[in-house]
Amino acid sequence: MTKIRIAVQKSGRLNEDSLQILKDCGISIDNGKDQLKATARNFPLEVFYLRNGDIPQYLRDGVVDIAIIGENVLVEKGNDIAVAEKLNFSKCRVSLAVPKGVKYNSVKDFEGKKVATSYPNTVNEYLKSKGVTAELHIINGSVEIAPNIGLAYGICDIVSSGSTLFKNNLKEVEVILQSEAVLAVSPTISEERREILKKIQFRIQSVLQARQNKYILLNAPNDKLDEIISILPGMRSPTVLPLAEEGWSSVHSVITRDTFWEVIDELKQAGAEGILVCPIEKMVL
Ligand SMILES: Nc1ncnc2c1ncn2[C@@H]1O[C@H](COP(=O)(O)OP(=O)(O)OP(=O)(O)O)[C@@H](O)[C@H]1O
Ligand SMILES: O=P(O)(O)OC[C@H]1O[C@H](OP(=O)(O)OP(=O)(O)O)[C@H](O)[C@@H]1O
Ligand SMILES: [Mg+2]
Repeated sequence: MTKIRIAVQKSGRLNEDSLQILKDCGISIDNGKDQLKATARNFPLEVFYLRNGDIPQYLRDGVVDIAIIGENVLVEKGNDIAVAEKLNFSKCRVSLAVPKGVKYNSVKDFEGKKVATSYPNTVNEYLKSKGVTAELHIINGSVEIAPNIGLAYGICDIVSSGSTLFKNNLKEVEVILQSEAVLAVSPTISEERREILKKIQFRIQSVLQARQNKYILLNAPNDKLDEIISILPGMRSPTVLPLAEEGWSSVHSVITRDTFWEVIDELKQAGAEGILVCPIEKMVL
């Protein structure tokens, strides 16, 4: 039977969430330690554990059909590779930063200066688009230390919470791009494997929808129902069922994870009681 081949980061920031999303899609993978390749037990899929930075080339060469990879790595090394889904984890940005003490006016300040980075193509493209020429000092890690040891004027690296910049006495001055984990597709994927990809995409979409929403149940006096329903949009509209007690109803709906505390406050104000909020496992729209 034909299997789709997926690349997942071997170890690092993407590994755990990548395997979790496959698991939430109902795909079981036997995960032996130090195993570089694994086969799913219940889905036509093989997993290859690779370095994030090597994945664009494997996709291009058709060694793997799909991959879970940081979008920033595709910008750097895989502009020719298509993204099938954004996965809503490992969110970060790629930014330029300079020492806190530097008086910074604009990106023109980088003209003729040295920039330390692991993302040379990204920096070059960005500076070129701004008409700035800088010298790049390419290093693979601990980029934030470069200005402090006199290696560079500024840096370009990944920023998330900003704490690495802070600890190294740097300030973020330009955001070049926003990134998150994505499902990327090889330009050479076969039609047969594209059909398997469609199934994975359908499952991923159901999992991501479910993660962003909560199921809410509450009791409401019937004379408050209109107001309560207006607070709860639901997938189509809320479900309303009579309670055994006369004059009361049970209302069921779906609310987004980001807003549910505000929605609960409004519901309580409007007279809702016995509010339950439950996770949703899968959500098919
Ligand atoms: N601090 C962070 N917060 C959120 N996401 C991040 C952060 N740092 C990196 N990422 C994202 O996770 C991806 C993997 O980062 P990680 O540091 O684990 O590996 P790497 O060194 O880029 O790759 P490799 O697997 O080739 O060693 C990055 O490409 C980026 O998309
Ligand atoms: O803004 P923050 O939340 O501090 O995150 C940013 C830091 O995270 C990443 O490093 P990582 O920890 O992945 O180390 P690495 O250089 O070994 O990949 C990145 O290269 C930054 O240094
Ligand atoms: Mg890193």
